[in-house]
Amino acid sequence: MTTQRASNGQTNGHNGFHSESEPESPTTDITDSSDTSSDIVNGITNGTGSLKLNPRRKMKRKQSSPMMPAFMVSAPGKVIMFGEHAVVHGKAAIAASISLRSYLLVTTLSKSKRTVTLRFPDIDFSHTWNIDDLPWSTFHHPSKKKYYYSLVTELDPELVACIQPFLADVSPDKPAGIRKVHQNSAGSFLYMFLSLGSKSFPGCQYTLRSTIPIGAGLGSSATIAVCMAAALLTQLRAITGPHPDQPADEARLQIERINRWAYVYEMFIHGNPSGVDNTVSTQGKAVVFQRTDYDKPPTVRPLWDFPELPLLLVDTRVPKSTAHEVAKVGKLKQRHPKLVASILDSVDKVTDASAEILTEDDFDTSSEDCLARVGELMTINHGLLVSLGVSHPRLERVRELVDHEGIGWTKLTGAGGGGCSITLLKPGVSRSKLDRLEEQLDEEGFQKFETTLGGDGVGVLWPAVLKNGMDEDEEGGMEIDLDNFLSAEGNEGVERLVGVHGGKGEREGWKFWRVES
Ligand SMILES: Nc1ncnc2c1ncn2[C@@H]1O[C@H](COP(=O)(O)OP(=O)(O)O)[C@@H](O)[C@H]1O
Ligand SMILES: C[C@@](O)(CCOP(=O)(O)O)CC(=O)O
Repeated sequence: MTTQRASNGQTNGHNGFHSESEPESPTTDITDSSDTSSDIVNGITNGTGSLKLNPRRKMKRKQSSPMMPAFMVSAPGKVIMFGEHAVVHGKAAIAASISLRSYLLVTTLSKSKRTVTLRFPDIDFSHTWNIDDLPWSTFHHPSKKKYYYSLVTELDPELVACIQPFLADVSPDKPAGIRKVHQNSAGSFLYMFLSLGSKSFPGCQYTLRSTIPIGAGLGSSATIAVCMAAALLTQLRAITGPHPDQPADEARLQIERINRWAYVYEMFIHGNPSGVDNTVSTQGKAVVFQRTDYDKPPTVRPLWDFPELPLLLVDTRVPKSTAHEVAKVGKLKQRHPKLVASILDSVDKVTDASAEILTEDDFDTSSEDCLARVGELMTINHGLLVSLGVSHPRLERVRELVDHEGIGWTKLTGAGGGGCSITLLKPGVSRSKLDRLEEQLDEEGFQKFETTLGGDGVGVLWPAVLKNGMDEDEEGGMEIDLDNFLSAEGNEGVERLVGVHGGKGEREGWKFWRVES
């Protein structure tokens, strides 16, 4: 496995992230994961089973830290405006965050409970492991050990193999396809938990709910990856969380750490992700993303002033697999290397041209000419994706309906093969035309999503208490506990209970890293 450290303190021209100068080994005790220390807790050696009290150890014993309060993290989904698939092959892509988000509640158990639980009710998955039984010594062997600042660019097959026994009793009664998804979720979590955590990690539960349609091209898996990475790094105190007057460099460093580990989680789910999804989900807003060398960090150019484009987001409700679509393009490239390379080059040119237009100082979202120039590029990008074989008849049907009404420009977004399309709406389209289109989409079983682009990236609610401008605020706000989080009804219930916007502007409580400058 390759571990790279960025060169000292240099800023990496394009990406807006600070190349970090990291310690050779962690300087804080939080990631000191040598299992020996935890084997001698309270002067009891665990090797012989005999109880020996060692007075020196006893005197040096650290004060036990107070239990962490429950806290939450949240990360946004994304749309890829230009460059999906090409981005896996080293070309640039433009992606923007959307207002649909995932929410993760982290609750710490009492000290005697040595278990870790994943609870993903959206996919009907829950599993608990004994922390002490997990293969810590393999993950923490000096030849394998990774730290919170490591850049991990591939999964270690030996480490992947050593967690397999811990996936064997995951969802044994579910149908094979569902079981596979559950095992994948469990595996990606365990890989990150074992890489970052230690045997002395506190028992805890991770409960996730999301308002993002699953597997629809809106980056749902990346939001989970980002939430998990942010939660674990917060528990380890490897990041402090956003705070007022935080220097932008510090915020960038923390965001970078989250993004690096989210990528590891994504690798487990997808095999060969470009990293664009987790990057835009971590950082928010919009980015031009490119990864030319998989052993190095990508270049990420933030587009802070990404225009508020009038977009219609339509879910075909055809499930797809990102891994499958990516593999399909890979195979096509193998069979027709020159031809596919030239299609990917064309996608790259389209992405370049659109980045130029979208960042023009006088780009005006109410100008038909501005929108048409972007829209035409979307149409071209879609055509190129069709030629790569990743569209689907239902995606083509959305395009047909939109084209028939003549109200905008449509392309698939994400991996394709189903999932979602985006339509850039022409300015001044009549309400009646829009209504007709929406009725037709509804009649044919498509789902329309209202979303805004370019919102905040990963955020933290610490502790899990929100102020809503309601009566309970006088007593310090409303505490989000496991029961009310689990019983919130549907997307609306989740948004109302814990949403970063709560329907009435930003709520008091959620904090976001501010990396702009
Ligand atoms: N709400 C959720 N709860 C639990 N796991 C989820 C959820 N949403 C997505 N996932 C995980 O992400 C996978 C879908 O990822 P992917 O195919 O990349 O779709 P997308 O295009 O939405 O990112 C699911 O199979 C599951 O492992
Ligand atoms: C096809 C691809 O470019 C985007 C996939 O997006 P999604 O998983 O469909 O949300 C793959 C990638 O960038 O890793």
